[in-house]
Amino acid sequence: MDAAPAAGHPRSSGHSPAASIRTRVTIPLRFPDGYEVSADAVTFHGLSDGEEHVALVLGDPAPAPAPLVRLHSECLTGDVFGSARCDCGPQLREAVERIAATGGVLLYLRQEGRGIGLYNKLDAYALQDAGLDTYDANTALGLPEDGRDYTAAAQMLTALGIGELDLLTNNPDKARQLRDLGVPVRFVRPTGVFATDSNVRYLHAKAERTHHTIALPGQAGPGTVSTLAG
Ligand SMILES: Nc1nc2c(ncn2[C@@H]2O[C@H](COP(=O)(O)OP(=O)(O)OP(=O)(O)O)[C@@H](O)[C@H]2O)c(=O)[nH]1
Ligand SMILES: [Zn+2]
Repeated sequence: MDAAPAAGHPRSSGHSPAASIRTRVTIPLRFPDGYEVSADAVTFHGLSDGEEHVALVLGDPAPAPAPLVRLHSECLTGDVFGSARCDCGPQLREAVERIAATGGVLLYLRQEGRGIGLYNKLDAYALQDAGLDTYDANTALGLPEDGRDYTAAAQMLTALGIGELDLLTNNPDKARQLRDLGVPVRFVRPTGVFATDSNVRYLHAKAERTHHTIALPGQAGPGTVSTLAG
C-alpha cells in the first residue's frame, strides 16, 4: 500500500535552488560507547529555509557508486540527552558508523519535533501522556503531523557533489520527497529499529500511520528489530 502524505504535509516538487558550501572543517567524533571517527562538518550558504543545517561527511563518498546518505532530523531529547521515548539517539549512532564504513554523508537537519520545534514537541509529549498518539498530539496542537520539507537537504547534497545515492531510512516520505526534488535515490536501506518499553507505542504509530518499514512484535513489516528491551 502506498503511504498517504501526512495531513498538513508540505509538498516538494521540481529541482531546488542552488546552495554553496560555506565552511568545511574536520571534527573528531567520540561517542559514549567508545566509538571514534573523524567527520568533516560542512555548512552552507543559501539554504531554502534559512536554518543552520549541517552535513557530516564520513569517509570518502567519492569512490562509492551511490554513497550512503542519511537525513537525520534533529531530536535534542534523543540525540543529546539519550531519551528513550524515541529511537533517534541509537539511529544517529548507527548511521554514523554505517556511513563511515563505506563513505557517505549524514545531513543533520534542524527539524526538531518533525518540524514543529522543541517546545511544541514537549507539549505533544504531554498530550501523548494523556493518551494521544504521536501524530494526533501534533494535530491537537493545531500543527502538522509531519512538517518536514527536504528541499534544503536536496540543496546540500547537490552542493556536496552527491549524485545517485542510497538512503538510510525507514521513512518512505524521505525518499519520495528527495526523488520529487530530482535527487536520484538508488536504494532505500532500512535503519535499525531500536525498540524499548518507552518508545514501542511511538514506533507502532510510525509503522501504522506513516508506513515506516518497522517490524515490531504483533505487527508485520519488512524492518528488523535490532534491540527490544524490557
Ligand atoms: N512532534 C513530535 N516529534 C517527534 C516525536 N518523537 C520524535 N520526534 C521527532 O521526530 C523526528 C525523527 O527524526 P528521524 O529519525 O530523522 O525521522 P523518521 O521519520 O523517524 O525517519 P527514519 O528515522 O529515517 O526512519 C525528530 O525531529 C524528532 O525530534 C513526537 O512524539 N512528536
Ligand atoms: Zn527523538
